[in-house]
Parts: sequence; C-alpha cells; structure tokens
Amino acid sequence: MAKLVFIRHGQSQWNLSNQFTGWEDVDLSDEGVRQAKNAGQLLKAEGIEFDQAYTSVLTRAIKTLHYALEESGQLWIPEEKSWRLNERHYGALQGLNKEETAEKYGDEQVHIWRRSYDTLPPLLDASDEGSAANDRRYAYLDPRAIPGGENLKVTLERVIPFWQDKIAPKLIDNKNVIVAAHGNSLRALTKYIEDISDEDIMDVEMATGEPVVYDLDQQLNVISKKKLN
Ligand SMILES: O=C(O)[C@H](O)COP(=O)(O)O
Repeated sequence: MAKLVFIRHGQSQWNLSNQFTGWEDVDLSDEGVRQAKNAGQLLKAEGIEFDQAYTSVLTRAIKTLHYALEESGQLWIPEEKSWRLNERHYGALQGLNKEETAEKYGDEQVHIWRRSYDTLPPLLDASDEGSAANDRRYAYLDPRAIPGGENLKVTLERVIPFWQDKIAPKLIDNKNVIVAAHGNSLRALTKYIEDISDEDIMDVEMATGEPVVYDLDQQLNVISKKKLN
C-alpha cells in the first residue's frame, strides 16, 4: 500500500491580500512559511517516509515543499517540477482583489468564476504583458498549451496526464509520494482519484499548508484519507 500526500502551499502574500493569483508567481507570507514548516513537523510525527516529490513551477509551492521536507528530514529526496501542477490560470482576474471584484460583478458571479467546474474566467490575451507566454519558464511549451485562463475542467485535463505518466506509476510501484501544489490543481487531482462529481467538487476546499494523507491500494483506490492539523 502506497501513501500519497497532497499539500497546498502555505498562505501566500496574495492569499493574505485576497487577490486572484493563478499563475502569478507570488511568494509565501510569513504565516505561509510557518504553515509549511508546521506541515513538515506533522508529517514527521506521522513517520511518513517519502520516495518522490512533485511540485509546480511556482515559488509558493516549491518553497512549501522544501520547508516541509526540511522539517521532516527529507530534503534530499528526488523531486520534479512541472507546469502541469500549477494553480488554475485565473485569466484576466489575476491580480484583482476578490472582494472588490465581488462588489463590482456580484458575489454569485465571483463564486461561479471561483468554483464552477466549467465556467472560464475572463481570458488574458497572449499579447498582454502579464501573459505566461512572456515568461521564460514556459518557453519550451507549445504556445497553444499556454492558457489565457482556465476553469477546473481545463485544469484537470492538463493535470491528469502528469498523474498518469509520473505520479500513478510511482504509487503502483509502492513508492510514497508527496505532491506540493495549489488549491485548484489539487482539487482536480482530488476529484479524479476520489471520483467526485462535477457538482460536488464545488464544495471541496483545500486549506493552505494542511497535508492530506491517502492510503491507496494497488489499483489506486482510496483506502483511507486523513487531514493532518
Ligand atoms: O489562485 C488563487 O487566487 C488562489 O490560490 C485560489 O483561489 P480560489 O480560492 O479562488 O480558487
């Protein structure tokens, strides 16, 4: 039986200032660093020994992984970073304040943008200064793969190939895996492995810096799930 741990990055500076973040590369807040270190202590107390780590190409997730692994004495394990584990791209909403956006467009519209499975946010044009197309870390990607905005459905469609190619084979090989990523890339993975409906996934939330520990059988069915806090 393999263990799979999901950890959403600790509180970021834009979680703190309540701004839509998506692919913007925002650092952890002081509280986020504390949460990430605390997660490492919790993992250590559980005695979980990892074989492999995966994270996104965004600083807040990478640092969370490193703080958590350092605290649990496992900073040395192999790790792989992939854009496929990035936060869902929030399109033209990125950088806006969530409360001010709700005042402008209404709570209902903002809730739909944030939690609907298949409604896209307003898109960002590739020519926009803030487009990921201008970011060196995505230079090797086919420009058509760089999103201008994603809903959870599109996020799931780009996360699952990574699950199938990288994460699942390790778990089937009985390796323990930690995935440090983001609220919505982890909601997509959670939906997939727990077979949650498009409707019910709207109510699933990931807390910052809180490890979620799964025991999975050889067919990757969930045997148990617990949150460490
Ligand atoms: O990208 C963001 O703004 C957050 O990390 C997640 O946002 P959400 O809670 O609106 O999905």
